[in-house]
Amino acid sequence: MKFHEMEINQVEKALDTDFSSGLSPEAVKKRLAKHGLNELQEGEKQSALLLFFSQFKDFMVLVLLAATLLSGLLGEYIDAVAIIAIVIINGVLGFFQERRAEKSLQALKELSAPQVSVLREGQWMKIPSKEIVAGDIIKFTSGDRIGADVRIIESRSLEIEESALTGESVPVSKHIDSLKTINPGIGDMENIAFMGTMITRGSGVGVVIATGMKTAMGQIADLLQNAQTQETPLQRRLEQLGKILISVALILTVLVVAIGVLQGHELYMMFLAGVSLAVAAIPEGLPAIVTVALSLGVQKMIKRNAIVRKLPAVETLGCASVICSDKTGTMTQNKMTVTQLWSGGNTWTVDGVGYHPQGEFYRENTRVHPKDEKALQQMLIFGMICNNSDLVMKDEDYILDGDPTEGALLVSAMKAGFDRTNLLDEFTIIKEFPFDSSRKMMSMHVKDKQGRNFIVTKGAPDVIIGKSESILWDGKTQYLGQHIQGQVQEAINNLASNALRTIAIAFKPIPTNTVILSEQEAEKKLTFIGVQGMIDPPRPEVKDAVKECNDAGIKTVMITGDHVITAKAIASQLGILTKKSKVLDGNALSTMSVEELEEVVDDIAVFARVSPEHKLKIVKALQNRGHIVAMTGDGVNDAPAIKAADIGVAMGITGTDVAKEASSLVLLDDNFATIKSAIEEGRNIYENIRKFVRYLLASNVGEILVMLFAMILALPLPLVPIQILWVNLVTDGLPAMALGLDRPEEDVMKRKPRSPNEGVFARGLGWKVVSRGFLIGIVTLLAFIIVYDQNPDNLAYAQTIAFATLVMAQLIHVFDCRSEKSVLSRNPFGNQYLVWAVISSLALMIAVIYYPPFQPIFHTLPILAKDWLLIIGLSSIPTFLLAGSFLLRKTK
Ligand SMILES: Nc1ncnc2c1ncn2[C@@H]1O[C@H](COP(=O)(O)OP(=O)(O)OP(=O)(O)O)[C@@H](O)[C@H]1O
Ligand SMILES: [Ca+2]
Repeated sequence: MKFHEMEINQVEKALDTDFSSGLSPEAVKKRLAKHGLNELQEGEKQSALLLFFSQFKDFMVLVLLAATLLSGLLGEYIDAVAIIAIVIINGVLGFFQERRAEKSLQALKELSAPQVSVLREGQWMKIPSKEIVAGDIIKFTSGDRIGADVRIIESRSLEIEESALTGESVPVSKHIDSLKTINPGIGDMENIAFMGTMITRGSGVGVVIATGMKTAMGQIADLLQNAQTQETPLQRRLEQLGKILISVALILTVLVVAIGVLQGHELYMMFLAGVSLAVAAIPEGLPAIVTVALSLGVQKMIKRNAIVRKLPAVETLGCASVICSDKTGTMTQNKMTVTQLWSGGNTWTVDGVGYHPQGEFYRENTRVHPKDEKALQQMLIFGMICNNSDLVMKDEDYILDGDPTEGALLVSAMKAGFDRTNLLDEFTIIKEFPFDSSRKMMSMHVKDKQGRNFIVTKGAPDVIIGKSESILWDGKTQYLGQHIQGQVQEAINNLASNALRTIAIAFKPIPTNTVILSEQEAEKKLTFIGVQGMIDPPRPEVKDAVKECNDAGIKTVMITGDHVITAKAIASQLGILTKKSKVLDGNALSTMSVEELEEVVDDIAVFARVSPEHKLKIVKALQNRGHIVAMTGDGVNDAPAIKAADIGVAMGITGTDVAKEASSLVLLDDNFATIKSAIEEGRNIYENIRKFVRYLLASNVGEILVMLFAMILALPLPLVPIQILWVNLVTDGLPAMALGLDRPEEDVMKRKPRSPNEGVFARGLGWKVVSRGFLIGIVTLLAFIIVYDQNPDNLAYAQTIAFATLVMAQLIHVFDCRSEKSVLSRNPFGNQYLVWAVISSLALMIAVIYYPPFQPIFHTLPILAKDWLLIIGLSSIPTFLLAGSFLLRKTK
């Protein structure tokens, strides 16, 4: 018999498990050993060897190799071999760096891998989805993606969308009964939930019947997603730049060779010149350093509780101009405590802290016994029944398992001495209509001991009041007329203006044995009982984060399902709502078109009483106004907006799998302040990349100019190719890497967000590269000319001096690159990595000049102490010139 044909107790036997306590650790171990981890085999992974060779498929490197081979054919064997050696060493380094970057991305993937609630040894616990085995009992609720194939054993309005398997996007309801159909298709197996499908509504419990490749999903091989590494926009732009540089290099080479040969120079000499130019023009070390800088940045973000799921987001973060954030749990602590209750014209207060179920009730400052207050008692009891949360004792402390809003209602009832287990003895739950953020309420159909049936509803008061036709007032059910409605509204507004979150409780008696099928049927003609108001204190760090964002030109917008007045109160406390900004509520929002919203959206700081569906509209309107939008979310219905936003942000703790999958950033701590930190890191990474692009390219410009000017002046070449290569890959490489680790300038969070269309050379970077490159080229050439003039017979000596001047000029230049302004605006030695990198590069240069075995390879000669005076003098000119001009401009 197949699992779908069995009754659930037969399933329990067949799988040798226990529905009330789950599997034992021993059983899990055995099953894991037998069937393996619950994983789908991934598509082909890039092997290490392939990754190694891919380092050389880089077009830049190919040009280089070809050119060197040719020069080898022309007889310069040492050169050819040395250049190839450098290229290989670079390839090996690139390989290890990329491997590390890949590993850290892999670790990221694991950090954001789905978790499953599983019952083992009588305890519910969260474990990674890959550790579940057949026979495990797992539970799932709306928004989860199912981690294995399971036979359903409990269903509360469970609906599952199976399009990943069947292509059908209409959700299917699931139940626990055995199926009689013979060979049903996947879409008809109404008591099985399949791996990879998604819960759109309700919740349930199931027992795992298949894992890994044995699941229905595992059998459809072509659906398996291959992890794709994505390039960021900047990486793409740099790649294009690389191609342009190569073309320029090739054209220059051809020109130089052609002109030279026409003028009667030796073909070999001209060819050497051409190769030198090509080597000089190409920033060989750049791509690897960019990759490393990005992966280091991603790691820094993890340390600050932000997980980047899509690499391009690292850059986009720095462009964000609006953050749209949920309120509850993201800006507030999501630790709710009922403090005020209202019913039939009476207001009570309750004291006590957190989830500790101890506290007293007061009416107008006099202590009362809740069991003497009929309406209060009614409201507390129903709040406890229409509730799915649990309060569990752990180490002398009360821990909430479930939704904090419901937890607060449990606690308020417990303070009055009610007990959930006793109540559930008195009231049997017949059917549940679960909460959703669009309806903003939930209901239960219950039956009491005497056989009377009720609908018990709780939800947003302003919504419930519209569904009520009567109200409990002075112990009697009265018609809910205009006048009383006004009084109720006033009471709700009163609670809300104290920043309290409000939940109304209502009910209605129904005839015995009626079957209520839909929530529309259940949630009408209700009798309003009262309202419970709960505090949810703001997270202390949010206020500062909002301010920092504001200074950084980033607007914070609160989007909440909560009451307009509650939202206003909290938004003002946090500095989100100011005198200039406005509040818009969900009703107004739903009647507006995106175009109409666009007109006003820039003025709005708070969207209240919105449904998740509205979020997409908000994102679109903001984007049409030219904003780069970060949007947070946690539920299934938030996914479209998260996907549409420039930076989709999902909650790590309360977020559903679906929301996480749609997101590009996951907040491990659900905290608004973490978004700010991620933006800060994002800006910093981008600035650091700009720093070393500036640094490396100035070197290339300098090198090209030295060679070109020398050719124009009919001088011999001041640098040989291997020296240039050594500079580009080694002595420039280390400091460039250190720039990638640089701390941000003080004002990164004081600048306006950058435009996402900004090119590599924006904000004066192009000018900085060219002007500095020009100066470096000139001083290098000067050093060469001065020494070559003194003894024209010793070309290698003059070349060594030029080489040292170039390296020194760059090692001084690197300190300028730490700041967008001037070398003087920051402590030049503030970056330790950089200091060590510069020292290492100096040592390497000295080794190349003075260590005899290196001399023939690098065409160097040991130079004298007095030569260093010339070298240092000349190589520091550019920094002095630029710092001087900066000071001049400043004093003007
Ligand atoms: N479990 C629940 N049962 C009944 N009503 C609820 C429940 N949770 C919330 N509500 C009501 O529905 C309203 C909307 O809740 P929703 O979860 O959509 O947004 P929120 O949590 O208030 O705000 P945010 O969007 O900032 O997280 C709440 O203000 C509350 O009145
Ligand atoms: Ca919410």
